[in-house]
Amino acid sequence: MSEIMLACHQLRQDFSEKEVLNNLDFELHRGEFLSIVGENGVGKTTLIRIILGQLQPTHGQVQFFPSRKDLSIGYVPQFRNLDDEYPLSVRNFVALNFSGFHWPWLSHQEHQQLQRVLQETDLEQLQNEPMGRASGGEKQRAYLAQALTKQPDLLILDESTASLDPIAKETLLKLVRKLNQTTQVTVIFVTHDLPLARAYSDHYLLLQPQGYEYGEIQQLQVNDYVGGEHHV
Ligand SMILES: Nc1ncnc2c1ncn2[C@@H]1O[C@H](COP(=O)(O)OP(=O)(O)OP(=O)(O)O)[C@@H](O)[C@H]1O
Repeated sequence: MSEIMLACHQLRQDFSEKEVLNNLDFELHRGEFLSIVGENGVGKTTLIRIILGQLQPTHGQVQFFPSRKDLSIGYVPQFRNLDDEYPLSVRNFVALNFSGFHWPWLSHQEHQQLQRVLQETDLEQLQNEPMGRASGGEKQRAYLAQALTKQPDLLILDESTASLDPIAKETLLKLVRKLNQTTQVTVIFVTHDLPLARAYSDHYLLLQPQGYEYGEIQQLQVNDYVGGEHHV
């Protein structure tokens, strides 16, 4: 097994009305593709916020190897549509993730990096089209491309395929899996879509109201999961 990228030790989060994560212990290895699943409200987003350092857990800790400051994390949010009249081209939208201060003047290195991520996300042909007119799947690939501009070691897809049509979901996940296999970027995919998780992940972390399960993706049983939008 490859080296550990992060380890969660005895994580628990208490909110006024609720306790989530139930002393969660798990390790994420470099190059792994992990799906985090579980019904609404079990703490998936809370866990991601803790990993991103936005939330200090009530109990336990996340340890990064070699350290958090040596780790670049890319984040792809849930799909949100943009106005049809959104003025930026796909290319300039992706470029927003470079140092905003100098935009639109990119360094030579940033230009090369931008071309690379547009190619990796199959957006090269569309780069001069207005972002507002792109399809849902193309827009979401542009969000993925933004996250890739920072050459992340860890890519977090936070329900990024929700509200995409089945073909766009598959296209996005195929791309991410290909990147995972070719560049060894580690992936955390938060989803309610079990068939998609099964098709593309190595491991799963199932959060439940009273506990959790971690295992190889083939071991994920649909009966274990009482979820919102899942389908098989
Ligand atoms: N800042 C907060 N203050 C109080 N309660 C919170 C806060 N953040 C989350 N919660 C509660 O903690 C629980 C877990 O929330 P979280 O968003 O992590 O769940 P989730 O598994 O991501 O759900 P979903 O699948 O609906 O996105 C929920 O009951 C939520 O209302």
